[in-house]
Amino acid sequence: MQSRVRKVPRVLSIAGTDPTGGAGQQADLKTFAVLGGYGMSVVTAVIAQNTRGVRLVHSVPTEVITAQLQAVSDDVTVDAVKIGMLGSVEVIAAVNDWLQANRPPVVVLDPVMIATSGDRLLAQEAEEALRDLLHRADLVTPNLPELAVLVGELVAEDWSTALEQGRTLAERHNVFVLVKGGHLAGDRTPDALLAPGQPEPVYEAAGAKVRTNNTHGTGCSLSSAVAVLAARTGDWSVAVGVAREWLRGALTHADELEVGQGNGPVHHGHHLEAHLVQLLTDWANGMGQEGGAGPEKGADSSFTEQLWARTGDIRSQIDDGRFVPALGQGTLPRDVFLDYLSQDLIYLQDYSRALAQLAVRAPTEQWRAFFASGAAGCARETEQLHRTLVDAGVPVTPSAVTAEYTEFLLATTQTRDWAVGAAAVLPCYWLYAWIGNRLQEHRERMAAESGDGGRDHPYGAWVDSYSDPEFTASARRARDVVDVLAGQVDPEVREEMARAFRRACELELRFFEHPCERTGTTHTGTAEGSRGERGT
Ligand SMILES: Nc1ncnc2c1ncn2[C@@H]1O[C@H](COP(=O)(O)OP(=O)(O)OP(=O)(O)O)[C@@H](O)[C@H]1O
Ligand SMILES: Cc1ncc(COP(=O)(O)O)c(N)n1
Repeated sequence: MQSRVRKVPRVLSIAGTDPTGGAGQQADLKTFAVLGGYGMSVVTAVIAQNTRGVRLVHSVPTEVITAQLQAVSDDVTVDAVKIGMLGSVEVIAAVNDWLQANRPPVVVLDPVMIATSGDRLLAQEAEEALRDLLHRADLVTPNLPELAVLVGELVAEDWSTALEQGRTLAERHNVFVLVKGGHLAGDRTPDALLAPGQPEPVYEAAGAKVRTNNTHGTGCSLSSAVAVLAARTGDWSVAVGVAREWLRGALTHADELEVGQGNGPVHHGHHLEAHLVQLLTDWANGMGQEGGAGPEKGADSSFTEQLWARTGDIRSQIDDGRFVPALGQGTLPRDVFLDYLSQDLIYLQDYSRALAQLAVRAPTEQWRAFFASGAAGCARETEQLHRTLVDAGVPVTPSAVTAEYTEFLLATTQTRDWAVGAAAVLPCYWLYAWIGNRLQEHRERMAAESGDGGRDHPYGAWVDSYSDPEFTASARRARDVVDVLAGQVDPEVREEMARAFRRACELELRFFEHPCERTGTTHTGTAEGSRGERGT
């Protein structure tokens, strides 16, 4: 295998069809999708079949097959190809020609000859031509009858004979061979991956047979799984091991599908069930809807809820700190508040840049628009703040905390995985919405008690800004982005997202406390003009 790995490999299936969706193209495309690939397909034969058997085979003319292949490779870089049913000498020749000119880095050949139902899917006279195609493949995945045809021997009745035939095939054609023991009598299903030039299997496993009649398309699904996983990992043993595990789950859950009355299909998406349940639960709890539950509501099982739960200690310190409670009470000295605003001006300039970075690198148009509008909101806010601070004669030089926070945000949004950047900017939305809404509630309570309507609060404009429903909705959207991404990225990236979120929360705490710690800051002026937008 040439060493090109790709997170979402573009994988092509060249195969026949199954309108009941269990085998052929349909099984291949499902497998690519559920194992993280981008699936494409070139149809070699349209087959009227179901779980009970094959009724009719309509071979696609070779010029149409060649035109399909060309249409794909003229436009798309193919990272891996899985070849299934070819059917005839002419089709094999057409695919051979295409491979000669356009060979992708990963080529898996499932030498489909006879369906489980016993129907022929390869003309007998095409067997020789299929043997001649083997040298174009990296890996061939025959079942025992197919292996026997390819080496020209009787069908193996025991595992050691099967392995011997596999070795012969690997040496003769200089190709990896996945020997599959699914057709052996007994209660085990041994599989072995043989590499040319190596007498011992590079991977071998023999799990207990799953008790089910629903095994239609296992060969198609396994070879497709290995193709997509090999393109993703660059490692055949890993690809085969993971594909086998996944197929075991698909067989274990096959009976749940209740498709057809014969040998039914396997459950390709069985491993996504937990994620789907999560999505449905979140939605039912109002967490998947815009303008839905606020930060404190909803199930605690979504990713951002987990982040929130794990950073409760930081929010307690904000609550117990010198800045936010005094801001809410209106007792915060003005010079401290102005000092905070001067740092916020510097911070917002760079926060706007960080959001713009996310917009530039956004994977979807919607997210691009969201972060671009956030960046614009912050830029407007900095202009206004600037005027306020200049009028009040407040010096604007970054403190160590401000510099640390902005450097962290800029570096993260520029150089780390996009998802990590999105997690890093989230606390600035979410904590401010949380603080804004709580201070607003507090202010309303105080106003009701004193009967003055709360109009005299010196920092009322600040509280209004961050309790604004529009800003709360933006915070909600920023969370949704992070939750969607958390479901898509690798565990290591998810961990990095969690670390980035926590670090930003810690910096928010220090950012609030820092103006209270600075001594000798005796600015004068009013607290007016303190509205903040923070990316609305
Ligand atoms: N009942 C089962 N339990 C566990 N694994 C199975 C079972 N049946 C098949 N497999 C596995 O499925 C994969 C395909 O096996 P098999 O040898 O049946 O290939 P195949 O004949 O090409 O498949 P198909 O039935 O699609 O033609 C192998 O990894 C095999 O171990
Ligand atoms: C188009 C096509 N390709 C392959 C198979 C083999 O699958 P199975 O042996 O499980 O029927 C099939 N039935 N149809």
